[in-house]
Amino acid sequence: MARSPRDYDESDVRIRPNKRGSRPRSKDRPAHLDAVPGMVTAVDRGRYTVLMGTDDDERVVLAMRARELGRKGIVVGDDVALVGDVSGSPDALARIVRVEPRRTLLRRTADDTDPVERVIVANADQLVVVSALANPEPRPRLIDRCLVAAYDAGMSPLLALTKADLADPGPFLSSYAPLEVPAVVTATRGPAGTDGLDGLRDALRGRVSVLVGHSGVGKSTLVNALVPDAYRATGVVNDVTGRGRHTSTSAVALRLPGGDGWVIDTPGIRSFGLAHVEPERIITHFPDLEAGTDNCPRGCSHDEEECALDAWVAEGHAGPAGPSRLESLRRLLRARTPEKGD
Ligand SMILES: Nc1nc2c(ncn2[C@@H]2O[C@H](COP(=O)(O)OP(=O)(O)OP(=O)(O)O)[C@@H](O)[C@H]2O)c(=O)[nH]1
Ligand SMILES: [Zn+2]
Repeated sequence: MARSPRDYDESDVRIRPNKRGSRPRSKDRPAHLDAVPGMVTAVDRGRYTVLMGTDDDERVVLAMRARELGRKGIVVGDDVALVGDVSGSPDALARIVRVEPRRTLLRRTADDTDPVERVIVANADQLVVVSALANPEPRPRLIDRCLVAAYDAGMSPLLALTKADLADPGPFLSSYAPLEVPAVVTATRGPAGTDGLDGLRDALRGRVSVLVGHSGVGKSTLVNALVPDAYRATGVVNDVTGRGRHTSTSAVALRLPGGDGWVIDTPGIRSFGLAHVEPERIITHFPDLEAGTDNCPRGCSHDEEECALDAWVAEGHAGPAGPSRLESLRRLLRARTPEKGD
């Protein structure tokens, strides 16, 4: 029978030896001191899937949050400390008593004025912006927003351009070249030897990478190619076609074969709200445009007549994507100052 959270209290805490060999907890010793470490790989309705242990000892443990955590959010990628039944047996439920300090935090908001932040993932170091070259067409505004989110989160961006069998990646690549964002091109339906997956694997090696993209760009296809038994391993349901699908509305962390890095799959997005990014900082997240602000008047909002960016972009300094990038920048600035309207 499944146990309810109520079944657990301080007296139920059983301590497993960890690598350093933990001592049994005495009555006055707080639970968090004897807790063992793990990483959150999935979140579903208040239940957290946590990977614990190393090598032979590795196991997946289901956990709930401990009351003492209060309202603190726990997201995929979080390093946590657990107490309770960390055996990983089917009916076991451990408790997360601590969330370790995060190295990075990828956030978005529903729209640009929404004060409610959705934390997508913690501790990832690379944001892979997945965009199809065709069907659906690339959405530069969304891509630009994802890039801003990556820079703001302190993550390095990577463009993954899919469906190269349907459209020549050349024009897109050259228009984005001034940004100096690394890009990989894939074609999982192309002729043999042209799928580009090795390039993607190289770019993912040894890193924790979050994949984001609009629905239909081929993200699941990539994840399934990179981690063939991913969804089986995480207990996520495969449909009859064998195509991995997770029905949850949150992210899932999957280890790359060989243990050399992680990919974190996220549900398809339609927008990427940036209400959490300070308007003054937005320009610093457009590295291809920032140099053009040297001649701006003091305190320029970069969305006013005197702004030097228009002339600079018109002179071609930001390359072929310059006008579109400037438009992205201005849209973002306007969205963050709603009184100006858009
Ligand atoms: N021609 C072509 N089709 C592809 C390629 N990659 C994926 N597709 C197809 O594009 C469609 C969408 O692919 P998915 O992998 O489900 O896309 P997704 O981004 O995960 O979409 P959501 O699950 O809605 O977020 C499917 O029909 C795939 O077979 C590709 O490289 N070339
Ligand atoms: Zn300006």
